[in-house]
Amino acid sequence: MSYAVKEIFPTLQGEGGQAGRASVFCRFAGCNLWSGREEDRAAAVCRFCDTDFVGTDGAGGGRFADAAALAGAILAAWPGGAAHRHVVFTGGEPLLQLDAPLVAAMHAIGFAVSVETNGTVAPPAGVDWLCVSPKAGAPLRVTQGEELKLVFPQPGLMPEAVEALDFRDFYLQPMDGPDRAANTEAAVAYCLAHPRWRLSLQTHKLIGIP
Ligand SMILES: C[S@@+](CC[C@H](N)C(=O)[O-])C[C@H]1O[C@@H](n2cnc3c(N)ncnc32)[C@H](O)[C@@H]1O
Ligand SMILES: Nc1nc2[nH]cc(C(=O)O)c2c(=O)[nH]1
Ligand code: SF4
Ligand SMILES: [Mg+2]
Repeated sequence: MSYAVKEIFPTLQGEGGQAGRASVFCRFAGCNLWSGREEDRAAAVCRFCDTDFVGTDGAGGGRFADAAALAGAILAAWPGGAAHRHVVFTGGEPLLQLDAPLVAAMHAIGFAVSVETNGTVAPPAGVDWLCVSPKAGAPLRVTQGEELKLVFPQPGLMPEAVEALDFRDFYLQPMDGPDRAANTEAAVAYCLAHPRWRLSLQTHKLIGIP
């Protein structure tokens, strides 16, 4: 199948348990929980999104005819050599497009494959690191993976509701926006009182990298 990609860029993973890891980010266009248009935000299921995932006009973005074409573009963006290759598929919602042939194409050229998903769509086989970030009001269909990363606080989705799911680690990520400082303080307090949960900061924003 073909793929619609907003942008492809090298950076360090900023969030969660793999923070600091050199990565190529492949940001797919489109999401099932928000159109991405500001005029639709207030009525969307997911209303706090910090990302522009509309269209294919970003750096390195475009339409890719097949898995080999997209894998080649991701390889071209990898700044290092043959070792430690790592791609993060995100979006928008990457599981609307990521399929087993693309995962296999990445493995064939030596990339470990990580995914950032809202958990509403089942992943293809072969993903090496699955980060699920559930959203209040959206059906959670993916209940296992490497990490669960809950944006906090989310009215209608308390950590208690997801902490028994089958993940290796559980993270609270303060909701960015006008209340980021207060949300960070609340997340710190929650982690101290509930040590199953760890704090995930969006470190790329703190240091000004993509
Ligand atoms: C832009 S989303 C794309 C992947 C997928 N659609 C998802 O929601 O997981 C990437 C990550 O950013 C998180 N995120 C989005 N908006 C945020 C915000 N305002 N503050 C903190 N994290 C946010 C998401 O929860 C997710 O973990
Ligand atoms: N550096 C960096 N780390 C990230 N981790 C998850 C991101 C995302 O938007 O999915 C992201 C991002 O946009 N940049
Ligand atoms: S599900 Fe992810 S990409 Fe979609 S609107 Fe929410 S945070 Fe943004
Ligand atoms: Mg981001």
